[in-house]
Parts: sequence; structure tokens; C-alpha cells
Amino acid sequence: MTTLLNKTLAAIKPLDKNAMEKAAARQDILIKPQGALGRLEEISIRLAGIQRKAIPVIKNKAIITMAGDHGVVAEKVGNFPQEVTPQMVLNFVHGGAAINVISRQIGARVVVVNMGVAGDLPANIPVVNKLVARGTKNLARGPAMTEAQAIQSIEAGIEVVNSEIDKGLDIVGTGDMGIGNTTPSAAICAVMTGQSVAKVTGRGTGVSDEQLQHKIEVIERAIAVNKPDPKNGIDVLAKLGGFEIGGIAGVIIGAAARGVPVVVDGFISGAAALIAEAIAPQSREYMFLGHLSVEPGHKIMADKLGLKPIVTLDLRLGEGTGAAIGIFIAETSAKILAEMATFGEAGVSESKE
Ligand SMILES: Cc1cc2ncn([C@H]3O[C@H](COP(=O)(O)O)[C@@H](O)[C@H]3O)c2cc1C
Ligand SMILES: O=C(O)c1cccnc1
Repeated sequence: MTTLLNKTLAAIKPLDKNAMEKAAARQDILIKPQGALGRLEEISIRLAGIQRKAIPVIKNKAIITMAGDHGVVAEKVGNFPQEVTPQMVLNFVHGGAAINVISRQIGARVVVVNMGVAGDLPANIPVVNKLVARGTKNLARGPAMTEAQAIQSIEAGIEVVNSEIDKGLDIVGTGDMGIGNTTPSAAICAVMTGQSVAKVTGRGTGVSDEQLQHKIEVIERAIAVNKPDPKNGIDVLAKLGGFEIGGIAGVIIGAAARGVPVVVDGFISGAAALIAEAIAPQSREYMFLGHLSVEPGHKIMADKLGLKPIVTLDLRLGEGTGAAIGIFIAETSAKILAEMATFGEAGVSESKE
């Protein structure tokens, strides 16, 4: 049986080494001391390998922000009510959220996806409907979703990114919205990195010391009840995940299969990236980490993925905000490679060594 997921996994290729060598060689003849643009050089070279072009092009940009609700809010793991999820979806549509502002600044479109919002959304709003169910089940008491729903959510993400790539897309950023979703993200992080729950769990939208202790206990219980297999991304997603987390994993896998660079956002997107990497190890080469979140588990995720965050701005918002800023830097790196003059062109004397 060739499912969309299997077909997509089979399409992920290693990066184009030849394009990367050409990009690296060009970086070395641009009018600057070799290596002087540091990680901008590194980013441009990997973009070349991903896009399979010696000089990568970043023009069409999108942030895909996936929304879903979480049954685990019944355990009181945060202080905001669940209605904030659909309320924020409306804000994304009206352009007033942080992700809208940053996306306008970098010239990216925002694609909002309903993966699993519990409440009602008005009909006829520009939201892509991929509803798997109206919120996950409470992971502290059993699996958050079925295995079939986990696969459905990943395949929905693949479909969304494919349709955006068909419209024209040179780079994509991931984003999330879902009250309670730092809880499943910390659970996924602990299981997949082997670190303790206490070490990877943070305050999300803001909880007291006492509430943080309770959140840790809820996550420990969720892992004990579900016993997910850390090597099996679909099992971890089904037992501990969220529909938006599965959707983001699908966006990452789908982008990798089509040779499109994907900038991963904060803690929730990081959990999705761990799942994507477990299912599709080669997808890692297509990922950039937009920023380093304040959530303590994010650095542990970054280390496990072997990714260095592009910026550190102490963000703890999600929505795709850190991914959008990462895209700005990635685009800058590609423009430098394309537009800077070489020593030969500019008539600047080269180093004598
Ligand atoms: C107004 C508002 C806007 C947001 N935008 C993103 N998040 C972020 O906070 C939530 C995760 O934190 P926790 O696990 O503590 O609920 C997610 O919805 C995430 O995207 C928001 C949260 C709020 C309240
Ligand atoms: O890092 C994130 O993405 C994050 C952190 C706190 C709350 N929401 C999102």
C-alpha cells in the first residue's frame, strides 16, 4: 500500500553536495576575508544543498501555523482557558497577532490550519480545514489520539505544504497555536531525548512554582500510563501528541521531500521536529532552527537534532514567530551569496596567503 506518508518518505533525498561545494567556493571569492560572514555563510551553503542550486533563491515565503486543542487542559497545566485557541485563530485571520506582524515585515504569507480546535470557528474564514478531531484526549489518562489519527495529522501537514509549494514556495516556517501544548511538547521531549521531565518542562504561558511542579507530575504520569516507544515517532505522537504537532511534523517531512528548506520555530515545533526526525531521519538536513526558546527543553531538543538556533531573543510565544525571524536571516544569507561582488569583479586585492 502506498500511502501519502510512505510516498513522501521515499522522496526525501540527501542534500546536493555539488551545489553545496559551488556555494562554498563562491563564498570564498566574495569581497570579504574568507569565513567572515560566519554562520550566514554556513546557512547559505546548506540552502544551496537543499534547493539543489549553487545560488539559492528565497522569494516566496510562508509560515504555516497549525492550531489544535489538548484534552490535558483538564489537568490544569496552565492558566489560560481553551477558548483562547479559536480566539487566536481569528486574530491570525485578522492580521493582529505577533506572527502576522513579523510575517508582513519579512514578506511571508501566513497559512492558518485547523488541525483540531475544540471550539467552533466561523464558516467562510480563510483557514485551511484539516480537522482530525475537536481536541485530543487527556494524555495523563491514556493515549492522546489513535495511531490512525496520528498518521492522518502528519498526512494533513504533508498535504498543506504540498499545496503551498504548488503555489510557489522557496522556504517555509512552522508555527503552532493550542492552549496547553507545552505539556505534550515537554512529554515528547523527555521521551525522545531521554532527559528527565523536570529538566525539560517549562512554564509555557506562565505558571507558579507550585503549578510547574504539578505540570511535571502530570507529564510523568502521562509517560508512565502510555509507555511510548521512544524510537517510534508515530507511537510517541499518538500517545503524547497533539494534532497540530503531527501537522507540523508533516510540514517538515513534506518540505524535505520537495527540496524546500523548513525553519522550525520554538518548543512545540521542536517536539514536531523530533517526531519528524524519528520517522524520516534525512529530514533533519532540511531543517533550520529559527530561534532558541526560553522553554528549558528547547536547547535539549536542539542538541538532539544537532541544530544551532539562528537567533536567541528569549521568545516564548510560538505561532511561528521565531521561525519568521529565522527566515529573514536565511533570506539575507542567500542574497549575500547572490549579490555580493567577487574580488575579481570589484578589483579588490586578495589576501597574499
Ligand atoms: C494570548 C495567547 C497567544 C498565544 N500565541 C501563542 N501562544 C502559545 O501558548 C500556548 C502554549 O502554552 P501553554 O502550554 O502554557 O498553554 C500555545 O497556544 C502557544 O502557541 C499563545 C498563548 C496565549 C495565551
Ligand atoms: O517556545 C515556544 O514555542 C513556546 C513557549 C511557550 C509558550 N508557547 C510557545
